[in-house]
Amino acid sequence: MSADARRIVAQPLTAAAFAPFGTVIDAAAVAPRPMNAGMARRFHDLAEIEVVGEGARVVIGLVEAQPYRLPLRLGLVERHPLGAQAFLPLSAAPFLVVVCPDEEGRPGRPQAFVTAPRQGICYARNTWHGVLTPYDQPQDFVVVDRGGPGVNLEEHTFAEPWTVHLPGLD
Ligand SMILES: NC(=O)N[C@@H](O)C(=O)O
Ligand code: NI
Repeated sequence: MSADARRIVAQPLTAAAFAPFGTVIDAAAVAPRPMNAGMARRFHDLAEIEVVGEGARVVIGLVEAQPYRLPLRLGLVERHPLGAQAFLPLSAAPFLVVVCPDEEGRPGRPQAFVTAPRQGICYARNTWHGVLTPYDQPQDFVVVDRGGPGVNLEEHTFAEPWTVHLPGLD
């Protein structure tokens, strides 16, 4: 396959386009609910974290991620068979999200998205995805995923890498 055929151009992240792979976490998608006597408002139930297996727990962590150079060389994707995984950015910078359909246990052609400011994502359980990919600047995230016993990571290394580009940039 030619280099051009292995070129993926990221598209703006939308709930509909991401639906086969998980959920877009976006406060703009719901009407906020007042709470604490009106002193706060809650954007409720933005995503669910499915976890499976004996002793499975939902855990919250913090990530300090370094930026990747673009175009991204995508040589590996991974998935988590025992649980969903959500990343919520703690800054307004967009980040790159790469997912692949599953084709008989192997990842198919990657699809790439660029988040809108403060949008997060929740990969559905067992969804092929690239690792967390900020660009331009370091970015901190909240991560919510599965804790507990069992192997919750499957990796796939592509025989040939893909290159992931931002729209309009080479
Ligand atoms: N390993 C880890 O916590 N992060 C990856 O799963 C990822 O999707 O970035
Ligand atoms: Ni992951």
